[in-house]
Amino acid sequence: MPPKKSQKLTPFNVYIRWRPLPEEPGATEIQKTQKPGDEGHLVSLSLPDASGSSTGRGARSWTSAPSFAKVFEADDNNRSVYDNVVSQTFPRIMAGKTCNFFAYGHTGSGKTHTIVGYDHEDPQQVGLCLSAAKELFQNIEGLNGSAEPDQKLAVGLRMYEVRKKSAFDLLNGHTECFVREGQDGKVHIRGETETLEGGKVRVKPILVVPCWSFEELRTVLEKGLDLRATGTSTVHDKSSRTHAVFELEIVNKALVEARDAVIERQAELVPHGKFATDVYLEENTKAYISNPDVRGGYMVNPDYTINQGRIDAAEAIKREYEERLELAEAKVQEIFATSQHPCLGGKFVFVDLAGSEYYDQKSSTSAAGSKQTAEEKQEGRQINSDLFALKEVIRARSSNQTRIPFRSSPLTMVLREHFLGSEDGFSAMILTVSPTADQYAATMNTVKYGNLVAMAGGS
Ligand SMILES: Nc1ncnc2c1ncn2[C@@H]1O[C@H](COP(=O)(O)OP(=O)(O)OP(=O)(O)O)[C@@H](O)[C@H]1O
Repeated sequence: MPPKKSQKLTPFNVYIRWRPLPEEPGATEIQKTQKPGDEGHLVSLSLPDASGSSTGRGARSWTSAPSFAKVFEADDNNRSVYDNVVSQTFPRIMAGKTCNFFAYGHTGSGKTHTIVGYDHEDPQQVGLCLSAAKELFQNIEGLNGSAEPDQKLAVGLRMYEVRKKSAFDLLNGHTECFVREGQDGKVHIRGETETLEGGKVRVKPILVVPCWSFEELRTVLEKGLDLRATGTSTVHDKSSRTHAVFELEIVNKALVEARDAVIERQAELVPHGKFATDVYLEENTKAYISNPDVRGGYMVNPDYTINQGRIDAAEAIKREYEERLELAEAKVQEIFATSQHPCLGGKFVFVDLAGSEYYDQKSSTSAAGSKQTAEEKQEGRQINSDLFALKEVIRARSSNQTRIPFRSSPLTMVLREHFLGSEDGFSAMILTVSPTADQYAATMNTVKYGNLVAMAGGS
């Protein structure tokens, strides 16, 4: 069903999705109502007291601001969520923009069901990420008809989990990668340093797997998903403690090769950069000698003259390799500038955020309770600070602040390029919530966070 005309589309929309009541004996439902308004939908939640009274002393209730773009009920399937939330963003993707979609909710509330789905055969139940991939392939197949082989479009898939301060590459054996800001001001997610022949040093970024058909992408994605679950008996507990990121980018062979060349040129530069620094330090170490009687404790060595020629020669070689890297980077830019398809680089980013049970807006401790181990508590604090940072980034962007606090957490650092790429794009958060009475606190926690995000996002 296409979205209704009245549905608003602001730069950051927040949706609510109720999951069905689990078929457990004795499961009771909270009372919930929603009211559409000009500014958005408001929701009211209430939990009657033990006597069943909604007004008694033990009863609880809360009403949100009119901040939600739409509320999906338990009988709305994944197709309906896709049609209303994701499909409308295709013109932006096909114009080369980035659109971000976050799912946030308590463990078991339906985040993974929404983002990837558990039934990949049923078009009504397949998750948003695979539905988007399918529609992407339908769009690019038409454009590929007469294109030159290296201009043919494909979908590049990257998927990784962010846990504490690291990212784990789901398309590369769950390799641990580090999230760092480079000298170029960009955020890089790279694995361990590999030393290659000739002293070359390579740090591989998170893998992008170019897929040339929907079936290929689905197979690659499913293999990656298997890694998410490996080695844990309590998959839900574990998956709830990570943020899983799925990126689908429109690429072509020329772009993939040009980006690989940048990695290769970076690897070549490392030993020459190191050699130039070593030569400079060596010459300067010889040129000064220790003397405790002079100010600063060092004086010029009268027996040594700095070999400036040696320093300059090492610097010249380093500069040569820097220029090779600059050329490789310029090639990537040129591919975008000369592409016959403006959709090149268009990107969907789907994020299955860590469980809302970890977020406690009032304290720096986790809301998941005292049963946690010390490690889990530490993870909980990190998740809490990630989610707080995400809200602050959304707030800063929507109020056009010049300084956006991306550096506040590893999650916002990895999302930086996507947020920056989504100028003229679109971002949305889907709050997945359970109607069961014993999940009332968790549901409230999720909806309150989403309410803050919606208000911060200006929707
Ligand atoms: N809207 C829904 N419709 C039908 N089934 C749902 C829905 N939401 C969740 N479920 C079912 O509930 C179960 C738990 O959902 P899911 O694994 O998506 O939760 P989650 O929020 O990702 O949990 P975790 O954070 O622990 O990974 C799954 O079996 C899923 O199919």
